[in-house]
Amino acid sequence: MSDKSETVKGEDRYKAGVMSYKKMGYWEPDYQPKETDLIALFRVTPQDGVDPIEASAAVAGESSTATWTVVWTDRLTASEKYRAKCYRVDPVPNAPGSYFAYIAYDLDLFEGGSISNLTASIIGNVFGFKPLKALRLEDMRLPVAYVKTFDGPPAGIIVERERLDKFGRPLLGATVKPKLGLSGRNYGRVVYEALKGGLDFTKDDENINSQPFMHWRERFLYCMEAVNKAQAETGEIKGSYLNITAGTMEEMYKRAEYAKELGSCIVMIDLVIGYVAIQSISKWARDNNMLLHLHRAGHSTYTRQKSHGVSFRVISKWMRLAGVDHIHAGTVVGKLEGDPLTTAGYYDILREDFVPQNLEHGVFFDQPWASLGKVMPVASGGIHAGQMHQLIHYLGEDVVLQFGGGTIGHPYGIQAGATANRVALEAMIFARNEGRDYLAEGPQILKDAAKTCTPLRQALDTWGEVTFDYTSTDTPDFVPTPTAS
Ligand SMILES: O=C(COP(=O)(O)O)[C@H](O)[C@H](O)COP(=O)(O)O
Ligand SMILES: [Mg+2]
Repeated sequence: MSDKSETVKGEDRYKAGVMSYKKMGYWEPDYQPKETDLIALFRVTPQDGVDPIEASAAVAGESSTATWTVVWTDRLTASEKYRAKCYRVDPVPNAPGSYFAYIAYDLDLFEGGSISNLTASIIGNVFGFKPLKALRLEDMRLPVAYVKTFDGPPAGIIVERERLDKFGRPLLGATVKPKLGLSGRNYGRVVYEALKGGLDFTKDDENINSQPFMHWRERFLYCMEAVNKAQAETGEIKGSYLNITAGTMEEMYKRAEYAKELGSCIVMIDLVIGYVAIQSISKWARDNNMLLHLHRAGHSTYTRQKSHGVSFRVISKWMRLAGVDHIHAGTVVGKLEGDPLTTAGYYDILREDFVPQNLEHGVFFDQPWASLGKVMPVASGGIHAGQMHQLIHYLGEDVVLQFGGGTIGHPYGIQAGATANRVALEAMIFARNEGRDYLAEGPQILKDAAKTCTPLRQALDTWGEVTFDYTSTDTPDFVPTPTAS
């Protein structure tokens, strides 16, 4: 696309009145981003007739220093430095009318250690801008200097495994069902059965907080009784993510303190509590040696559609900075959105120390994490034991596999459901470690294991054929080029 700067220089730049964003200096095709710059990649869909470069320059302008008209007060600042610079605009493959705009921001535009400050600029106003039909934040390159202003996960994958004393296999969890309505005592029974049967964790659902049928203290007490009993009986460390999401920070701290007092190793929050609350609780978790689980409740309202919103790969980066130990990141095979390649990109962002550019996974930039802790992705939503080979193939080893319905809906009870999942997992890891092609042989490996494990046979009989085969919405734009035969 056009590669000429149109920036007006000298006195004319500051004449009062409206001037295009390009002319104001927000389009600088010769600009070489500095190592310390933050780079955002937007998918820009301009209104019909709007020049894509002007639209992209407008995004750069309105997400940094500009307003709709020239203001003379720019001259009181180092405005050339503070202006974000759009330096590249490419048409999106196979999407006429949409463009990838690369925008560089100087590090000084952002307060260290604050996702709120970052997002107030980058996604503050621009998504409602009239000349655009739609806008999506696809990816972001965070400079090391910026990454170093955050503490990251309170524990991280390595420390979590050490605390739990569990290595060499994915962790197993279950979301208690039904989501709403159980009394504290019945809730505790579900937790006990699931942990005793072989799971490592149970989990409060996103919408379970403190309702008339079960106040939070009741839930915490019965859950911890169940955790302690299951630990004593199995000799393993167990946990139950106690959801401390509440109406105010004060109340969340109160619930977190009580979880700690009862000896819980983990607490949980929902993404909908907001960035400030997440960062505050992360700090509390770090100070109190508590693991922090994040349910991404609400994210699909803005992450799923390709034309508008914020990609979950960006949310993953923000949450690694903000500091959570677990984050829901998709299952590929389950009931909720999760393209295999796109999901692989999220998992890399959460788990690797250096994430190279990988367009086929939707990852646009190299991202060094400078030894920031790693976040354990959580695969949850419509998964069952019959998919174990696929889950390990797509998601790897550092992941929590969470079967809610796929534990609690077992025809012979919750403990049987948990045992089926644990045996399926161990059989598959054993096959993998023996060097077998466990993806191809997966169904047979499960059938063989089921010969000596009735709960697994019952699980496979019940759900073995259940699949969720739908077209993905959020897919990468760059598909692998077929190799010539
Ligand atoms: O309750 C569940 C899953 O229950 P079940 O295991 O019974 O389907 C979780 O809220 C979803 O997994 C969230 O989705 P995501 O993990 O994609 O954010
Ligand atoms: Mg749920």
